[in-house]
Amino acid sequence: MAPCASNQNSKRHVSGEKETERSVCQWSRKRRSHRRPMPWFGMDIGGTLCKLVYFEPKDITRDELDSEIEILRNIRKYLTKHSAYGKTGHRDMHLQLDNVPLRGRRGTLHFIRFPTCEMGNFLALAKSKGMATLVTTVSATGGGAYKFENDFRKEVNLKLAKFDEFDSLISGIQYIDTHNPNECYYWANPTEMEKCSKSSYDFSNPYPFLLVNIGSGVSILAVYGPNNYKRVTGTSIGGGTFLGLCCLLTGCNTFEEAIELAAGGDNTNVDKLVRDIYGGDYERFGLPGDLVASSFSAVCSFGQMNSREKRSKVSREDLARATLVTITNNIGSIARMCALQEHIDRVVFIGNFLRVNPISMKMLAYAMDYWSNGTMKALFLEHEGYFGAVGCLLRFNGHD
Ligand SMILES: Nc1ncnc2c1ncn2[C@@H]1O[C@H](COP(=O)(O)OP(=O)(O)O)[C@@H](O)[C@H]1O
Ligand SMILES: CC(C)(COP(=O)(O)O)[C@@H](O)C(=O)NCCC(=O)O
Repeated sequence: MAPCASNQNSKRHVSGEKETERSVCQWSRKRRSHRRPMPWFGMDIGGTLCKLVYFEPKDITRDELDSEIEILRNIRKYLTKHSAYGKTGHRDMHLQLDNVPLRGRRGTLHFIRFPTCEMGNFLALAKSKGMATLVTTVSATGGGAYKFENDFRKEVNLKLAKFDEFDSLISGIQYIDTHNPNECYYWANPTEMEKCSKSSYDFSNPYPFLLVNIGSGVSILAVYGPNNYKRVTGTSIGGGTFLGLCCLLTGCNTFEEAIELAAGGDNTNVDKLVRDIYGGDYERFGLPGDLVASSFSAVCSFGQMNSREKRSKVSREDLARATLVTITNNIGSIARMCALQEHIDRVVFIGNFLRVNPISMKMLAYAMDYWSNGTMKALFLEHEGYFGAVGCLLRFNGHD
């Protein structure tokens, strides 16, 4: 965790720019499509993954189609016909949003991701598709919008219009939730694993909410209104930590593999539980016996004759599960304390750490519910890692 939230962090942020003070709806109304040439992209270049959102216009007139230059048509075809790009790019087809309005146009939003470390290959591919011959600007957010700005200009002749990642996250959430009725959900009956199931949540009155973005690291924002939020705190122990530790401990190579291993493992072979220390519950302070008392410590009780034997029985699956449980519990605990401090009872968890990861979502749902005696609710959003990219796509007015 950051040693101390800086003044900048703890000050409530109200954007000074006139344009960013307006709501997303006003944004879409005021912008005229002709002011910004196609193609329309929004990019969130994060510490681990680059998220690319592409708007495919579906209301193209005959005249427009006839005058559309070939490169533009080919880019559109290439992006929309494939679901894999090179070795590491993926289009999340299940997230595609059809018939959505954007800056006076109607079309489909496509959601594409690739590892940020592949940026060199991405730029080479973009160049090979003719992007360098289009004089255009791409909206970008995330740390990589700054880090890679020169590479974009040099390699593909693209200017980046840079937007703040948290401003973008919040407007992206607002827009997607408005246009996708099934965006927000929660896990019903989180304290009973057999009954725990995904249920739709009406998030049309969202404020205030706590936003926990679990990316490479974790940022926690208290959001009071469309343009009124503050960054409460953050922690460096996030999705990147899970993946890094899991790879080191189990020899796995991908996030998907790490999650699959964790699904087949048992963290109680690795962690020390309250009952391992108390012989049962620690009733006075409400700590149940099956609560993890100390992560990873069942295998390293120095002095205990059997610790070596215990270690030899631990599987890769157990290690992956214990890593997932440790990181998730830590994030849940910090999120809960922030929610208490801010007097907010709805906690929205987003970020690609939650991708294909129901174990962590259910744990977070359980933790919020159990430790708040049912007064706090954990919420989740289907487009978990893509809000920054959507938000910056919405914010670009075509003049930067
Ligand atoms: N295909 C993937 N490759 C790498 N990490 C992934 C993948 N899918 C999910 N993740 C998880 O998502 C995290 C990155 O989340 P993301 O929200 O994209 O953050 P960032 O903006 O920092 O890249 C990784 O640290 C990892 O835990
Ligand atoms: C620096 C970041 C905002 C970058 O975002 P990310 O690429 O991790 O999504 C994030 O990693 C973060 O908030 N880290 C925690 C820093 C801290 O408060 O300790």
